[in-house]
Amino acid sequence: MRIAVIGCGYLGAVHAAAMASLGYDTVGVDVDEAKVERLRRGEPPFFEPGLPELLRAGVDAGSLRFTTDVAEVAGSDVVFVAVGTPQLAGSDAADLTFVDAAIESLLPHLGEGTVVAGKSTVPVGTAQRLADRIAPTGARLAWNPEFLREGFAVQDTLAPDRLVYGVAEGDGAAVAALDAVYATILARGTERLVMRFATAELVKVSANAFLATKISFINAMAEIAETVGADVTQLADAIGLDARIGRRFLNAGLGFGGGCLPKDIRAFQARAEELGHGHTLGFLREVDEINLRRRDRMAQLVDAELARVGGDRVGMLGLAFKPNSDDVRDSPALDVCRILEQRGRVVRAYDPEARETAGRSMPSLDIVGSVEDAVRGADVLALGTEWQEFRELDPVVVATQTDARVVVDGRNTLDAARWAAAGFKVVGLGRPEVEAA
Ligand SMILES: NC(=O)c1ccc[n+]([C@@H]2O[C@H](COP(=O)([O-])OP(=O)(O)OC[C@H]3O[C@@H](n4cnc5c(N)ncnc54)[C@H](O)[C@@H]3O)[C@@H](O)[C@H]2O)c1
Ligand SMILES: O=c1ccn([C@@H]2O[C@H](COP(=O)(O)OP(=O)(O)O[C@H]3O[C@H](CO)[C@@H](O)[C@H](O)[C@H]3O)[C@@H](O)[C@H]2O)c(=O)[nH]1
Repeated sequence: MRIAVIGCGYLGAVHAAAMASLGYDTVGVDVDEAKVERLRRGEPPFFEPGLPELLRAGVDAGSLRFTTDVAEVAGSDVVFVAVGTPQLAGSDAADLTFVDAAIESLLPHLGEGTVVAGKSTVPVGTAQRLADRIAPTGARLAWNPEFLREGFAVQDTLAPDRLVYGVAEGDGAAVAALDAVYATILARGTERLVMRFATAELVKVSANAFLATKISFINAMAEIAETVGADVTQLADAIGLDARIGRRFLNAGLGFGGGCLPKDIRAFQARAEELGHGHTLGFLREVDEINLRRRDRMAQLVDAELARVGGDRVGMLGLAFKPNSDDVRDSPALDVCRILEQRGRVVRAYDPEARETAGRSMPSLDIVGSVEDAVRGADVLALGTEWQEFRELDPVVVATQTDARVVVDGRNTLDAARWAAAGFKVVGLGRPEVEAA
């Protein structure tokens, strides 16, 4: 089977490498020449655990190629579309320019029997419009939304919770083509659900809306906990033991960021408004606002500690929107740095993988190469991303590297008792402060 993947970013590069690992002759197409050049050498253009090995294996075996020439998709059995759908500038809606351009560029190379499978996250109604656009070529469209998490992208692609196929009514050929692509994964018992285009599009955005709502729910509890002196972490542990609620995605702190949840809930709300359902999804505005307020709250807590100790230098640990990723799109940690800089504070930051991406996004930020360099000279320490490296820090050692005696833990992830025993005051989000022992 021949597979093409259009768009080789965080989603598409992993998908292409995964397809090659399943034994298919795979070509990845991207308009970004520099990205394609790196991928051709078997080098991932971003940090993702497990991807370097998968890419190298495919490239070395000759089953995985990358190109900027879309004509190379000709003859593919299935063409996956994985281009970006970012937030439109000046609006909450999704920018479909890249999806539309990708489909237009494909048209001359599609033929009878080819299945174009959309993976990008799109507003409901997009798939039908694109199906109508490609119909004259004889190709058929399926919508096959992707649920991978960055940091677990390889594992989630090869062993997903479920596969969702949106197809035109009665399009058995599209279902058969996707079943053939995913045969190895389906053989392991993975659930596969076939539905209309509109349902498949809604499954994707509603899943992200639900996850975002769960996080903002617990962060709303954190706001209340801060006022009454309760501990949101204990609260999450207690309600999470109810299997109907579940403990996952109840970690209070700086909230959600990244290239998906923030822009997806905004685009969903914008689409609902177009459909006359603005009120129905009005709560997503609250979800967004609660989420963004956490960034201000963290900056406020850092500021208050700086004022208390009479300093202005912050040692920031973590810049990526989550651990095991170098992605800083809509990163809460990076936003906290921006707010602190706007307030005239001096931030020196370290992240194990996001140095380059954060440097491009915020050139003014002083980004250093180690924890030791970030904490040296700091008056207050702050944690923005819960990397394992930070969780494993020995506070007794950190105490010898810095004059700071307070840490603001934006992810409620440090062992507060240990840090307090080493002489640090620990300030969390939604938890009572723990004074230094
Ligand atoms: N990142 C994730 O974890 C993830 C997970 C599930 C779904 N998604 C969705 O997948 C889509 C892609 O997300 P991403 O994070 O990979 O974005 P990204 O920005 O990392 O990658 C998009 C890629 O598409 C390329 N591109 C743009 N126009 C093109 C064209 N006409 N032809 C070929 N290539 C083109 C860009 O150069 C870029 O490399 C989005 O809709 C996103 O919401 C992302
Ligand atoms: O309890 C939690 C869990 C997560 N987060 C934050 O939420 C954000 C998103 O985390 P996560 O969902 O793990 O990462 P993504 O890689 O953005 O994945 C989401 O977005 C993808 C793109 O649509 C989907 O495919 C995934 O299923 C969906 O989980 C990150 O900033 C996390 O720090 C919290 O604040 N608290």
